[in-house]
Amino acid sequence: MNLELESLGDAEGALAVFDPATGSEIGRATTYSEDDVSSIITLADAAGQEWAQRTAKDRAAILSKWFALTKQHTEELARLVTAESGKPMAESRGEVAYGASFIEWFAEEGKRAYGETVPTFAAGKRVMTIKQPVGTCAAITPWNFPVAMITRKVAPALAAGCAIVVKPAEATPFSALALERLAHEAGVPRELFRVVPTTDPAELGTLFCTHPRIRKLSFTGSTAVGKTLMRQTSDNVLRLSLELGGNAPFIVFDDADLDAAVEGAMASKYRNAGQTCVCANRILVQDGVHDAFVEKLKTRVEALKIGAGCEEGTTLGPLINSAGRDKVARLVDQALSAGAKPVTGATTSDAGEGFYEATILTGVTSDMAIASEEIFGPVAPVIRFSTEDEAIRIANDTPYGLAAYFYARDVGRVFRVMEGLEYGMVAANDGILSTEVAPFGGIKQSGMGREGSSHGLDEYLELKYCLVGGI
Ligand SMILES: NC(=O)C1=CN([C@@H]2O[C@H](COP(=O)(O)OP(=O)(O)OC[C@H]3O[C@@H](n4cnc5c(N)ncnc54)[C@H](OP(=O)(O)O)[C@@H]3O)[C@@H](O)[C@H]2O)C=CC1
Ligand SMILES: O=C(O)CCCC(=O)O
Repeated sequence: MNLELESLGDAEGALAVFDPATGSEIGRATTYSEDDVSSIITLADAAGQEWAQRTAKDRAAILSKWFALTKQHTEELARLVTAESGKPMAESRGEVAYGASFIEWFAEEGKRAYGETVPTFAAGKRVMTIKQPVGTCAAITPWNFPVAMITRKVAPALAAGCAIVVKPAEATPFSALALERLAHEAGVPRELFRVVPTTDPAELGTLFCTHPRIRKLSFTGSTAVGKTLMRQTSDNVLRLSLELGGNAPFIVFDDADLDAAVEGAMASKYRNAGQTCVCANRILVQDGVHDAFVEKLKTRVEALKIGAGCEEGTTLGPLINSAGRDKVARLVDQALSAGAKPVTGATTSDAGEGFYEATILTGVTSDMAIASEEIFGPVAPVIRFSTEDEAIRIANDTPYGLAAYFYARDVGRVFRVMEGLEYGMVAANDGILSTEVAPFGGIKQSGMGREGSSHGLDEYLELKYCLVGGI
């Protein structure tokens, strides 16, 4: 199976794709017009009717083949991810494994879409529930996880018995096209799962929300676009999953294991150069350990090796593009003008156009833009606090509610803080919480719905109440 970029691309294609490390064009992808995609949705819907009739076991067998092929082609997929998203090869390989894990999980979970029998409310009547596929789905995915954000939506849709059409991010269509090719090779019917790159995301977004055959939309990306889609889906009352922006607090209490907290902060903050919605966005450190934590973090941050993702040993890649880098530079410069202090970094990097140095700022306060906007870059803004109540108040003082992290050893505190944080996901004494077995998702303006776990399958199923009377 050829997954080389040249075989996925199209020299005449309208969508130019760039290497974030150099800014140079790496290929072009074919794009699809509104009319093309409208026909693709109609064909997908027809294929979905047939797919839904198959047994869950048949569907699982095909998904398992897709999983095996994805694992088998890890290296080619990882090269594509690095080429178009810029992330270091080690992280790209990790992403392929993470992405594949959703295919494996949902291949198995699809077989367990159980209904219930309910003790009846009246003699002569029986009450049951069954779960059925929601119908034809559309998905819109971001560039920061060009493999995993596709499989996290497509695998449960297919496992549940649905067809799905995906619009990948403009920056990263090739990873998506490679996954589509592998799925078709595994036996997923061609019309059932299609990837449709475009240079006009608003046009396809509107089509997905209004096409009469689409029953569900799943979106991962910015809160602003999520809100637009939410408005647009209201006319057809679509089922909606939204995984939007975050403003994750990472709290280090006086009783924390400091080395473990530094380890967690590195993983949570600098993964994918800080470009994930669950990256620590604010580091809150209690008075008693503030200076020691910052010193230890500085040592680790200064050991990061900045460079192109394809270079051996790189641990910090470029930002997705110069707009991403400029946003980070603006937030840091504003914070410095408002009184924050640079501990390390705080400047663009001479590694190339899209690079920003790994940065730590101290003296950050909640009123600074860097503490309220999603940074999406390798910058750790440190906010100092005194009491547990103050930490929880600062942490919750945001319209977002995706992920939160804290380090503490007092067991009472662990429970108090875990329960007090208004977030969809909270990790105590760990800096990474992403896994296919747990429900990933947010509350407040971070979105709705869950991905991964059995809850992720339910997003693609309707629960039907069945009453049988006259018994
Ligand atoms: N929750 C998350 O995982 C993510 C959060 N973000 C946040 O959003 C910020 C901006 O990143 P950005 O890539 O611009 O995020 P967007 O929300 O713009 O992009 C996510 C996806 O939505 C598509 N899209 C853009 N506009 C529309 C529209 N009007 N209707 C339908 N789909 C649309 C994009 O297409 P196209 O690529 O063609 O523009 C892409 O496929 C980041 O700095 C970060 O703060 C970004 C990415 C992921
Ligand atoms: O929304 C994102 O930023 C991608 C998900 C990251 C993850 O699954 O850990």
